[in-house]
Amino acid sequence: MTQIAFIGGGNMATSIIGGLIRQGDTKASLIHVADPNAGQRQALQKDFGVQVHEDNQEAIAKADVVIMAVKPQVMKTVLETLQATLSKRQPLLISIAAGINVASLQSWSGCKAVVRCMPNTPALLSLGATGLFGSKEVSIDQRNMADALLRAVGLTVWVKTEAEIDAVTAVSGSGPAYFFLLMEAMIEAGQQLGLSEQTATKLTLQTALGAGQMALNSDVGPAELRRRVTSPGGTTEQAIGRFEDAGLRQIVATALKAASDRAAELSRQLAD
Ligand SMILES: NC(=O)C1=CN([C@@H]2O[C@H](COP(=O)(O)OP(=O)(O)OC[C@H]3O[C@@H](n4cnc5c(N)ncnc54)[C@H](OP(=O)(O)O)[C@@H]3O)[C@@H](O)[C@H]2O)C=CC1
Ligand SMILES: O=C(O)[C@@H]1CCC=N1
Repeated sequence: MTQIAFIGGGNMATSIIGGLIRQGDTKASLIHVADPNAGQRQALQKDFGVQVHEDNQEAIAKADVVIMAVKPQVMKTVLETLQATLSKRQPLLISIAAGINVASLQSWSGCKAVVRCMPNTPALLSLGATGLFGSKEVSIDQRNMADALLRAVGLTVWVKTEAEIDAVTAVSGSGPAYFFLLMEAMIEAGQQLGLSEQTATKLTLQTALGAGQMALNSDVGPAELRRRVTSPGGTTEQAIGRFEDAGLRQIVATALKAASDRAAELSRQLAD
């Protein structure tokens, strides 16, 4: 039975743990989570029945897989305190941190088999999207193990170069926030047009769900689906025209480039 340790039990770890438990293949008793925050530990234990620890060493004691889910800025310190145990036991180390490269993870932890991945928060509903990249020491079995873990919470995509993980971070890691921002803006605009907040919210969220499902299930791409909504001389054409006039595509490109650059900058700043 594979024992899994999470170091850091915050937002993203909670999403993945929630997805794993919901999916049902991973027993809660095999999941150990370490977090310094007592309230966070209590919530994880109550919601998912996982084993919780204040001490990171305790959490990794028997782990076959260690998932590092702390903020990038504390990763080095946390791994260095665990280095003696990790380098001796050589579990598969999976990091979900933005902008921490495989070489740093290997050097700080002493682990050779390292998977750097970038999930996103819809993992909580098993609707996540994760990009993964592994060190050359990752065995086929370990790769399959990492893939199965993240696949339990959604789609997995392995990328060929580590640099692509920064692009994955910009597209899908941070991506849910962009859609939430658009939802916020549509709800506000709907209210300005006279809808109640409740009605604007219900209509916006259901439309987001419907559009996402249609795009996923359709045999044509988003551009064609958009054209099918856009009647010549109609209402959508007016709205799309304003988006294009305001340079929405360029805004999106600039925003994603800034996210990707920040991931690369974190790698440089936080590397040895
Ligand atoms: N949020 C997201 O959408 C995504 C986040 N990520 C990555 O996931 C990682 C975690 O992000 P997120 O979950 O949002 O952040 P959170 O702050 O919610 O979670 C981090 C957790 O780690 C805890 N922690 C701090 N120090 C230690 C320590 N020494 N040992 C063990 N745990 C510790 C924190 O406790 P305390 O709060 O008390 O400090 C907190 O509960 C980041 O590296 C981020 O780049 C990746 C993809 C998406
Ligand atoms: O904003 C961040 O840095 C993290 C990584 C991707 C999503 N959240």
